[in-house]
Amino acid sequence: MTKIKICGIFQEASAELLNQVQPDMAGIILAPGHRRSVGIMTAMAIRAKLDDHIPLYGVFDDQNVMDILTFYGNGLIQGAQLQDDVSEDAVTLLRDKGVPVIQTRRPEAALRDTAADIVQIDTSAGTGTTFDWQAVPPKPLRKKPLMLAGGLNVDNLADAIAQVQPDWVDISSGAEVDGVKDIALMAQLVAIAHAHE
Ligand SMILES: O=C(O)c1ccccc1N[C@@H]1O[C@H](COP(=O)(O)O)[C@@H](O)[C@H]1O
Repeated sequence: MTKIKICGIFQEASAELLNQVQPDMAGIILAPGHRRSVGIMTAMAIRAKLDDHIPLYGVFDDQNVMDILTFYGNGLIQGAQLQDDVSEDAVTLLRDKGVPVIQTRRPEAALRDTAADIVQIDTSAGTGTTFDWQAVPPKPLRKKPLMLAGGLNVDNLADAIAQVQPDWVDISSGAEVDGVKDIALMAQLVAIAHAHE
């Protein structure tokens, strides 16, 4: 089974849809200024609606470690997704405080050492764009679980999993119709991911 994260949840109603389709992880954009960014009140409402066993990860643009620790400590998020340029010190500090971390990397930097728990390979940042999956290092070379992201959708997800053999896939745009999370697409995406060995 390939695990699946559905990211960019920005409406309370979408949390109820996630409970119906049961992804392995959900994500909210706590970095400001993006189309799917959420404020604290919406984030709290999403966490309250989402099934307890589905971890909610916050996506951050910079290393506001104190904010991340506060959000983690009060149960708003169960992990942090950090961008490529975040310092290794920040990642290490968060890990030392017990915060699970996903570190986003471009494909060419996939093998760089990191204290993160999961390395996410993405060039899209929520824009729905794919990259050349052949640039992802083959499984035997990887030191950390790999999360594939960027332009994944119901038409290419099975091929992507077969080619890259990721531990996780992460999808935002491909789970939306007219910019809003869609139950039928999310159900298909979860079924495709979970069907793979
Ligand atoms: O989703 C966003 O709006 C976003 C904003 C800023 C940083 C990351 C963001 N999303 C991440 O990008 C991947 C891939 O997105 P897509 O499927 O290509 O739309 C998404 O899963 C998030 O982890």
